[in-house]
Amino acid sequence: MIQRIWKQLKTKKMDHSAYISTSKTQVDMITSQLGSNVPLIIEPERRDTYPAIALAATYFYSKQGVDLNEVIVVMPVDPYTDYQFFDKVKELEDAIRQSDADIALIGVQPTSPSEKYGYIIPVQNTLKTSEGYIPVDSFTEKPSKDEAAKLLRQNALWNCGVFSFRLGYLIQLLEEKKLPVEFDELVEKYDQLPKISFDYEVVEKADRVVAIPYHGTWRDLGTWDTLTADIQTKVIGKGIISDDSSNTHVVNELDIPIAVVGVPNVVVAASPDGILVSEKSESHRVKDLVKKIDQRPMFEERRWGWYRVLDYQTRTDGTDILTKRLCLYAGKNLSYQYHQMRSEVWTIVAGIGEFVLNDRLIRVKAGDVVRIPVHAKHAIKAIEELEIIEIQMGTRLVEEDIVRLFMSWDDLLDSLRQ
Ligand SMILES: O=P(O)(O)OC[C@H]1O[C@@H](O)[C@@H](O)[C@@H](O)[C@@H]1O
Repeated sequence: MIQRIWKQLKTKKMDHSAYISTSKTQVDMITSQLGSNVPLIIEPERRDTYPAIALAATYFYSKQGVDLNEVIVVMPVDPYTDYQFFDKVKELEDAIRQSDADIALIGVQPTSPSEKYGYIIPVQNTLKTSEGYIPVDSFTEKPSKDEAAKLLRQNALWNCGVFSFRLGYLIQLLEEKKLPVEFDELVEKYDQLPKISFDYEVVEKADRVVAIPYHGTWRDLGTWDTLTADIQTKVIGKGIISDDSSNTHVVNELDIPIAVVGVPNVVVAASPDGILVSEKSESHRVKDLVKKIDQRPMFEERRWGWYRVLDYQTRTDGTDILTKRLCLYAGKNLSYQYHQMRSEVWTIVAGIGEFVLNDRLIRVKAGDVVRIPVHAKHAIKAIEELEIIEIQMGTRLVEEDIVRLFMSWDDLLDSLRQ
């Protein structure tokens, strides 16, 4: 999804002024998908779109020195659109300047009275101006089918979460709320910001809002229902669906097969992090339901490759044991680091690498086993792609128990020479 959007921005020559705003936990995944040259604005933790956009605004203002009169456009990374959509995005700046509105957004021409989207309701009896925007009266979030049908008769548009505003508008709002407008200060106070969407906190309270109608392809791939509508094959990964399970999809990232018998209109999505079974039209409810689940990540894409947790157990004496499979791509390295609460044993199952333990460098290859005591400094670099089975033992086995000394292999080698 993110690769597709970035490619579209590049084709439309919009990437040179684009930044990706993301939480700390997704940085490695984005770097592995888009490379390390894409500029990121990193939230210290995941909250909601209002805090994230506010933080991005302070970044432009205090770190980049962007003029308060500049127009900023915000868009999510999960819509499925064609290139014309980006032409509309480019028109937002003119819409702000000509209308002098606080916010300009894109309104998608609905194709059905969907209950899944938010609606933008235009001021009645106003025609689109020659500049192409219409004044907005109000918003309605996820109406019932009947309400949605009524809204369509009022020429309502779907709100696709693409907003624009002058930088100064948001900075002034932050000042009015006595929030810091310096990026570093807002990072410090980030955990105090309300977990609220930009729509609720800013757009719906704005005095003057205009929308540019868009008539082309747009689908929100943010729910399983809409995502599977764009997947051609019914089964991805290992699985089988009986003939009478019509309109059912299986997306299976696990190594065991999934069989679905006599259950139409469902999506079964299985990954190392969990298994979802949902009636398709209800799949948007999963976001609220999983908020109650607190589990460590079981699979992560990292800047050096990926890992998957194979087993996690707590012994009766309180020791935790976690087994991971790691893959390091050729040329990549783990940071030079140590752990405070765990020891590790690595069995190299494939590839060749260079391994450093407490400042001593050795070559390692498939079949070798290395032991890393608590507090021992260690790192590894893949000369050829490496696969490692790692067993961690300790009192608290969390990803955060890492003290990183060097990220780059060259810096580590320099320190060994000194
Ligand atoms: O700090 P980076 O380079 O991301 O390395 C992180 C990795 O370090 C290793 O020593 C192990 O503890 C892995 O379980 C961990 O995922």
